[in-house]
Amino acid sequence: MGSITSDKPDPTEFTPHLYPPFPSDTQPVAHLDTFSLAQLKSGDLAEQARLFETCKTRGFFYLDFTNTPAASLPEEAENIGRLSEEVFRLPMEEKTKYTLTNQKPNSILGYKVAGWTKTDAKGTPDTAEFMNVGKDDILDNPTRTPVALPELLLRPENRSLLARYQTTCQRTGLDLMSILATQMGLPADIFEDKHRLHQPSDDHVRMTKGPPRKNTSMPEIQTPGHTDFGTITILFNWLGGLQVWSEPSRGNFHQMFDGAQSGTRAAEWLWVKPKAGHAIVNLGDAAVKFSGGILCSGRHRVVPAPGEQGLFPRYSIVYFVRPEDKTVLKRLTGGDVPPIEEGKEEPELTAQQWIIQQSLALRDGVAKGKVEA
Ligand SMILES: O=C(O)CCC(=O)C(=O)O
Ligand SMILES: [Fe+2]
Repeated sequence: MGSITSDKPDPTEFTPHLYPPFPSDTQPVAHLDTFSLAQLKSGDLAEQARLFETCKTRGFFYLDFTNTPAASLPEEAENIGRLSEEVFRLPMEEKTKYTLTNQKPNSILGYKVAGWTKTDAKGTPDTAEFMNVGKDDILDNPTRTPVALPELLLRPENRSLLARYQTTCQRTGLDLMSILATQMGLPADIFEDKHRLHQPSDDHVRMTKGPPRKNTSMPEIQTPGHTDFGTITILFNWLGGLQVWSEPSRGNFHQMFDGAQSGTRAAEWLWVKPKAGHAIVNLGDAAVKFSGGILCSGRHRVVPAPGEQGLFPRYSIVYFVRPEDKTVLKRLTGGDVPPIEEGKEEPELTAQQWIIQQSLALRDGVAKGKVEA
């Protein structure tokens, strides 16, 4: 039904104010630390050290943006959530005009139909739809290879919402990386020239939608287990369904399957409870590589939300801060970053090559990628 003042359909699915709470009997739940961006940026050394500890041991945390230039991000994420409902409601013929692989060779930008990704060796398809909206297209960066976007996203009010959101998330991600750089004894600005806003990169806002739970026993996999490919990710979700692997990853990038063991017998999937007004922030593979494994990335996956929450379709809005396409992904020199062992060599892959390799491996459910960490 249209409203009187706008031709937008009323939202019917993305309704965070109507969701039941995360069920209190759902176990096991991950304990994630919470940080205030304002406190971190005020130069509170104890908080900065606590952030570093979290990023060395788990690589996932909640972030509060109150009293910072990013204070409106939670509200803007909801606005993008509403917009994503409209995007996913477009007819399939329209959405598939923007299919990722049709856009530019091996691109992960554009529309991903549910089922494109294989979640296990048997080829079980994933159930989530994505619309990956590249920063370079929204910000009209001159050096990009253009990727077409639905007209809906190019309307001035939507485009400026996305541009504001992308710019703020990218800046916030780099502010956090600057704190981590200092903690590692590196110059505070060491990540800046590898992540320039107006240089081509695979940074994007991902709109995701997964269907309600169909059965209570076996979870349908919305997004299979993975580590994010880039530097740092800022995620908003409103329903449970995100799970983190209890053991963080420090370079074991070729374990792609759900439930794949990374060493310890007791490792398991832990539910991540959404926290109102907070983002969930996690480090990705590039942060692990730049830091020579000091920082870790959390392996995670998405299944339908638990309990009553599982009756709702699940939306999330993700921003991936990624290195510029041409950046070579290898450990930095200096500070506490351990030098490469004598006689060993690190592969000289650019961020662009790495992301293509990893996303194709994830699509195909390839348990052992060809890339060594
Ligand atoms: O939807 C979520 O909560 C997480 C999504 C995610 O991990 C991803 O898109 O990389
Ligand atoms: Fe992810």
